Amino acid sequence: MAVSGPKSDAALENGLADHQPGAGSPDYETMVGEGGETQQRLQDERSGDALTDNFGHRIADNQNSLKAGARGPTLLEDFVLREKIFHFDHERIPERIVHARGSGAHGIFECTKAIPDVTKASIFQKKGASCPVFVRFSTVAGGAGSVDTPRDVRGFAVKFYTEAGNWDLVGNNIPVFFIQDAMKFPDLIHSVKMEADRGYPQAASAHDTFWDFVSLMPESMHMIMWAMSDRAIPRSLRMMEGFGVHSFRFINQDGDGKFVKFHWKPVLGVASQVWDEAVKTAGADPDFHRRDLYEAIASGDYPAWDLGVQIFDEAWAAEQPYDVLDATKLIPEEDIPVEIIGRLTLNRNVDNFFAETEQVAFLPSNVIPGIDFTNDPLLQGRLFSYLDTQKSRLGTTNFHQIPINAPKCPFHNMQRDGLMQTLVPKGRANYEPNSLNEAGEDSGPRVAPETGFTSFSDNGERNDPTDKMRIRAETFADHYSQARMFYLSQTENEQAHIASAIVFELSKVVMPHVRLRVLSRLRNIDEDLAQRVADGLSIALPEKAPAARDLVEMPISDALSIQKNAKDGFAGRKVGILFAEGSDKAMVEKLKTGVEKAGGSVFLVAPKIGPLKVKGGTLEADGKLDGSPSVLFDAIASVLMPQSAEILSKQGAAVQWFMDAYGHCKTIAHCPGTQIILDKAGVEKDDGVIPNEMLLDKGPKRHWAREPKIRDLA
Ligand code: HEM
Repeated sequence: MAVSGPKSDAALENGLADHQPGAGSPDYETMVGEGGETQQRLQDERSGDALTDNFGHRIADNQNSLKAGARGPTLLEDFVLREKIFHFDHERIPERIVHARGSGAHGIFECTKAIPDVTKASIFQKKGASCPVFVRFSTVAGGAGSVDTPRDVRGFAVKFYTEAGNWDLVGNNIPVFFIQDAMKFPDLIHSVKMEADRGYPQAASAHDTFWDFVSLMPESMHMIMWAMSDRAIPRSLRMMEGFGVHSFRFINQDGDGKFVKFHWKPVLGVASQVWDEAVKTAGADPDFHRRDLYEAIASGDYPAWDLGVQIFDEAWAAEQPYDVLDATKLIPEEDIPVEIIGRLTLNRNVDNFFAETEQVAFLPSNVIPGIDFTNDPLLQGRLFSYLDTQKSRLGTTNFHQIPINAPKCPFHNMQRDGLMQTLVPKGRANYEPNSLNEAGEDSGPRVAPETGFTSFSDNGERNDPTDKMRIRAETFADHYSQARMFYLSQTENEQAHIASAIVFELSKVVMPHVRLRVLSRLRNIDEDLAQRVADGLSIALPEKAPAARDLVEMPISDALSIQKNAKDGFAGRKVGILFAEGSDKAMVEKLKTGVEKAGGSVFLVAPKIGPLKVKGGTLEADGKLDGSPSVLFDAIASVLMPQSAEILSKQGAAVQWFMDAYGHCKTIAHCPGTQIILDKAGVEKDDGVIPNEMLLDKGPKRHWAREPKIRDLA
């Protein structure tokens, strides 16, 4: 027999299931040892779940190492201690070179519209067809222990376990990328990660080397517009779009190819934080996004995205003022509408973060028949990089056998051995061709020319594969038209956020010539934007940078703005309600029930965490005021008696609670008693500062009209 892959879980098939930690909760008694240490011992050693070492030997004492006398030296023969420390010493593996910090979840993908005319991919043949998926969201620049809310691109990687093998759609929450050719990826990442000599800043693009590099790379200007926009500070992983970025290829039964761009559209809509809020959230809850995702799934509020596709052919592509093989360009939805063909629902948290989220290995080269690559030179480089890096990170070419990476369909081949081989291939057929069957032996698997993967031939299209050259196609040379389209498609408020973000980042850049070079590039995108940034830094505008191509004025695309497409309503939103001693319990409960009925969640905040006496009984908070700042909520409400409000008005945490919510343009619902704190916090009446009774009508939306009054945006 050749190697036979696990149907579901390799560990289970190898009989490890009975030895999984946490298999049962045994009855135990708690005792105190000689040295006062806690000893938890099985009550019934014959039937209980006994603690063992990794080779199955039962352990009698998990508190004390073996010593020569009670106060004597520890003995080398203590194999229990040695194994435990040895395993611990080697628990860490290299973190991902990029996208090190991530959060994952299991789910299901269902085809909602069959498209057999354009692709033979098995998952798109029948409406209702489904397959399990694993998704990992990530930040790019920070290390695994960094925070969730820096200004950064977010990874959006989906592994579909289809019946035709794994398909990995390894995308981002931004539809374009910084560079056009894989040759530049190591330089890009070196420049954005912490600087080589000093080891900082962590998880931040606001520093010299990043801006030095991108300002020398005019092709990155479109992506810079996105990275400086609110897209790079998402409110929640559940409220981000996802994009495959590259043009891929769909192939149908007849072998005809069409281009395809993949989109994920969140059912909750797209929403972002404001910069000051994101910075404060990093301190208040470094796991803000991870926790939000985990809690939503744990409570049955399953996040969902629609899978959309833009399908087009070579003739259409040839007419566009940009090259569809250029990953710094998007295709406006107004030109090729996004057609929805499926739904992804995340419905199960991981059981073990390391085994699943950390060990999952995505490979853009994992495609199934019906889906193929294009000549996008960035994609082509990625096809090599991910397979290569997994060997370095997971340590073995057998990383595909780790349960989270193994396909759920059978896999058979003649590959053998290697570090950590956990399968036990039988027989002699580890080569092909062979005729072992003629001697009555199993001769192993053979190729399937009809249903097997065949690559689409690009011949006859706009490239000439016969000439080898290191060259960037002329059709990649327009670096500014789409950057301008993106900027002009934003609302006034969103444009101000972009300008302010660039001012902030450049204020952290200490090399003056880099700031000037960025400004000279911005002039090619929009003169007004360049002037705003120059004014924000108080420097004179330099000359415009030369551009390789004349600008093509592209129509505004409303689909590119978050604010123009914002979803109102409470679904997926969290409301913080502040109460204190003496508060009206009925009012708190009315607000809570109303928000929950409307699909939102509520977090009760009070100065103390234990039960407080309130009008109508007692009430317990979910969080203490100084540990639950308002950045953690989408809207706030307060139910306070004047006496409590007066006491709180003298406390920084309470005043800051309202000041931040106001500054972050959130809805503030309050009772008359709260007025004294609102005055202290400088909260002025406006459309979003309302009596508690209006909270359900107004909802948790942001009140952007407030922003120019409270913040000096660039
Ligand atoms: C030539 C360009 C690129 C190269 C060489 C590259 C390389 C890498 C590498 C080495 C990793 C770490 C993988 C691991 O250790 O598991 C990674 C992760 C990732 N990359 Fe790229 N990348 C490139 C461009 C892109 C682009 C354009 C996108 C988006 C379309 C992207 C999305 C991701 C995502 C989402 C992850 C995280 C996967 C996970 O969650 O485990 N990368 N990339």
